[in-house]
Amino acid sequence: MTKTDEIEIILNYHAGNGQAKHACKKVTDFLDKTNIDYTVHTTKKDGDGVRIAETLANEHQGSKIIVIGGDGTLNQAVNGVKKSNYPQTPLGYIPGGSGNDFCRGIKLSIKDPVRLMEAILSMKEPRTIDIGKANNGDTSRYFINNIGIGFDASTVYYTNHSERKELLNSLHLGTLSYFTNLLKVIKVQEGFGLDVDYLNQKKHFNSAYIVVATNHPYFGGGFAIDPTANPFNHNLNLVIVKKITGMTFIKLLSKLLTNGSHLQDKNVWHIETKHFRLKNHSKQHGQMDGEELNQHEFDL
Ligand SMILES: Nc1ncnc2c1ncn2[C@@H]1O[C@H](COP(=O)(O)OP(=O)(O)OP(=O)(O)O)[C@@H](O)[C@H]1O
Repeated sequence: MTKTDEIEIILNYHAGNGQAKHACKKVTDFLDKTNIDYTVHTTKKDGDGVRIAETLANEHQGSKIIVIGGDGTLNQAVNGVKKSNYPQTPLGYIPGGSGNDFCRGIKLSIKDPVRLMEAILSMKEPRTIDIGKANNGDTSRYFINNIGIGFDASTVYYTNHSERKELLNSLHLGTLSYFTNLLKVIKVQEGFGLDVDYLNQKKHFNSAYIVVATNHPYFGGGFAIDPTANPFNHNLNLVIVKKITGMTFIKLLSKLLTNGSHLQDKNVWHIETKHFRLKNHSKQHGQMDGEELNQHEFDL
């Protein structure tokens, strides 16, 4: 770290119900103590993460850009950098969200924000990590974790709109919040028609239920939907679960929660590749990195 380096922090102080704010305070106290210049750019509303990251990448190439927030804030910062004139700009990340699936997925072992800041400052070269890119019509967006249609996206929808989310997050029970809404979605989510194009092949599902394209194993704050996904192997994994009910679903869920053997279940279809196309035939909820994509007939 030379004296000329500056730190530009993108902070979502709402993330993790205050955890990001708390992490940022620890980091800035450390930077003050060590006489390192920094600026904190707080997001004021949804979408600010994109705008701030794009501006910083365009105007502060000599600085280190660090994101403090949850997966949604990191997603926005990545998309901001990708829109900028310098799409290869590295980002530092200090997790402060409620789910934090990305840091779980890349097996980030350091938890303390100050130790993470020290590690970022001492890195000579950035570490390269895969991200996914989803095209829908003429828009495209990058994702760090996963993109889902149907069941998991409905769970994200109900979790975000649940009155108990903030209470459970404040008790550090974000995963429980997701889990209780998951039980609600089991009652309401129907199967839907889905076409998948991959490796010059086509596959049709009459009744798809869970559809997740994932960069690493986790979604929903720690559920390993695909334990074999690897964010360093330059592939994306696709998991499709057919509509199942009652005990068949409970058995599959218990496999997912215990040993990951759900991937071998006859109701689960799974591939790992670089490109695929997904088209659903009735309006379904979508999610990208835990953020709602609203209901659409997606063609991704
Ligand atoms: N000042 C703000 N007021 C309200 N919402 C904001 C503000 N700044 C950012 N946001 C939005 O907060 C949402 C949640 O952010 P984020 O995903 O980082 O936190 P989280 O949901 O607690 O974490 P995780 O996704 O890891 O569970 C994002 O959609 C982001 O756009």
